[in-house]
Amino acid sequence: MSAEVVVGVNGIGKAYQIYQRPQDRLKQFVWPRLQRAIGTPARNYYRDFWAVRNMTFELRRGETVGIIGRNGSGKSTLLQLICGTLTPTEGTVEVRGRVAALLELGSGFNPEFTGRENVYLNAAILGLTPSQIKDKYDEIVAFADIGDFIEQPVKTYSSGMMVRLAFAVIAHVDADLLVIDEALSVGDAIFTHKCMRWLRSFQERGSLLFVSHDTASVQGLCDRAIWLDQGACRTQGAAKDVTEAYLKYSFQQMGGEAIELRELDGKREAVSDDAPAVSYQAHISAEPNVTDARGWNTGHAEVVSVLLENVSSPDAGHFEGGEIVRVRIRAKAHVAIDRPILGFLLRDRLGQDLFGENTLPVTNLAPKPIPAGGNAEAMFQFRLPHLPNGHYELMASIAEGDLYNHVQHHWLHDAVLVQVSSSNVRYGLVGLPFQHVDMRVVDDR
Ligand SMILES: Nc1ncnc2c1ncn2[C@@H]1O[C@H](COP(=O)(O)OP(=O)(O)OP(=O)(O)O)[C@@H](O)[C@H]1O
Repeated sequence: MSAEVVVGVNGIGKAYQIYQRPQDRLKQFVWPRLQRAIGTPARNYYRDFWAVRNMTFELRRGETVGIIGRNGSGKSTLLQLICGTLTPTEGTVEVRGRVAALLELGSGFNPEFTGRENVYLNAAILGLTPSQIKDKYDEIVAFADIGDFIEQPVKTYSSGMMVRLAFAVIAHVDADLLVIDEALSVGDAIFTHKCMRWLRSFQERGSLLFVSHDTASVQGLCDRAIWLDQGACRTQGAAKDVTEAYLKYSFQQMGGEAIELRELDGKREAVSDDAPAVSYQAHISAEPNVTDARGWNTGHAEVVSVLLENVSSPDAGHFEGGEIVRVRIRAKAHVAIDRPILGFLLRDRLGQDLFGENTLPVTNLAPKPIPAGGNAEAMFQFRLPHLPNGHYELMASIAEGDLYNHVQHHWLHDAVLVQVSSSNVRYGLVGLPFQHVDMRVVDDR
C-alpha cells in the first residue's frame, strides 16, 4: 500500500449465514460435528447471504469519500469492515493510522456508564493514554455541550445528546481517518453546523468516509463517492457524477416501470414565451447571537453587534427573499487598528458558503483607522436571495490588514442565526427570481 493510501480495500466480502427455519440453526450446530466424527461429508443447513461482495477501492490521505445506496445495500457493513468491528469473509482491508468512527447511534457507549466514564472508555479504546484523555476532557465536554448530563448514565440521554458526546470524542482523538455513518442527522441545527465546520477543518488534515442518504451532503462534502447496490459497487468516481446517477436511479425507482428517465445531451432549443412570475414567499427570521456565538479573538478588537434587518421595517425581525435587507456590524477597537476590515458570510447547515462581503472594496485604497477605544460600523445593503428551508449561520468578523495579509481579530461563526421556513425554493443552494415559468402543449405533429 503506497504511503498516500489510508485505506486499502481489496476484494472484500461479508457473508451472513441465513437459516430458513429456527430448527436449522440447531441442526447446523449438531449435525456437521457428528457427521465429521463419523467421517461422512458434512452438509450445511444455511445459505450464505452476501451483505457486501467484491469491493475494491482506496482512500487517499486528505480525501473524503461518500458512500451512498438504498437501505440494506451494505453501507454500514462496509464501514464496519473498514473499522474492524466486523471480520471479512473474504478479501482484505488495510488501514493506516488512527481510525475514529461514528457508527450506529449509541454503539461504543456503555449505557450504564456516565458520559464522563464513556468519554474515558471511548478515548482509551481509540488509543489515548489516561493523561492525554485528562488533558482533553474539558475540551470534549465543552464541544458536546450537554451540561450536567455528562455525569448521568448514557441510557438517560436523548439521541441528540448521544451523538453530541460521540462526536465530541472522535473530534478530539487526533484521528487520521474518520468514519461517519449518517449519525449527524439526529443533532439539532446548531450542533450540525458546529460538526460541519469541524469536519471541514478536519478535511484539511485527515481522511473521511461519510455515509449519507442525502446526495446534496455527499456532493457538498466529498471528493469521490461510491454507490453501493445489493452489496456490490454499482459505480464509483467523482462525487458529482455518482450522486447524479444515483439521483436519477432513485427517481426512476420512485416512478416505477411506467416511467423511463432518459439521458439528455443538453442540446435542445431554448423555449421563450411570456408567462407569470413565480412567487417565492418564505418566512425568514434572524436572531442575533453575538453573545453566545462561537469563534475566536485576539483581544485587539471585538465585534459587539451584528444585525440582519429589513430596510423598510428594521424592527420586524422577519422578512422574505427578494427584499432589500442590510447587515450591520458594529465593532470596537481595544487597541488602535490601522486597517480594519469588517465582513460577513452566510453559510448553510452543511457549512457551505452562500454569499458574503467585506469592507475591503471601499477601505482597501482608503483605510479607515479606528483609534484605541473607538467603534466602527459597517453596513452591507443588498437584495436577499431566495433561500431553501433550513437553518443558516451568518459569520461576522473584524480583521486588520489587506486582502493578502490580514489578521482576524474577532471571528464569530454564528453571529446571527437565520431560519427559513415555508420556502418555495426546492432545488439548489439559493433560488433565482424566475421571471417566467410556463408550460404549454405544442401541437407540431
Ligand atoms: N447480522 C446480520 N445477519 C444477517 N444479515 C445481516 C446482518 N447485518 C446486516 N445484514 C443484512 O446485510 C444487508 C446490508 O445491511 P447494512 O446494514 O450494511 O445496509 P445499509 O446500506 O447500511 O442500510 P441502511 O441504509 O438501512 O442503514 C442487509 O440486507 C441486512 O439485512
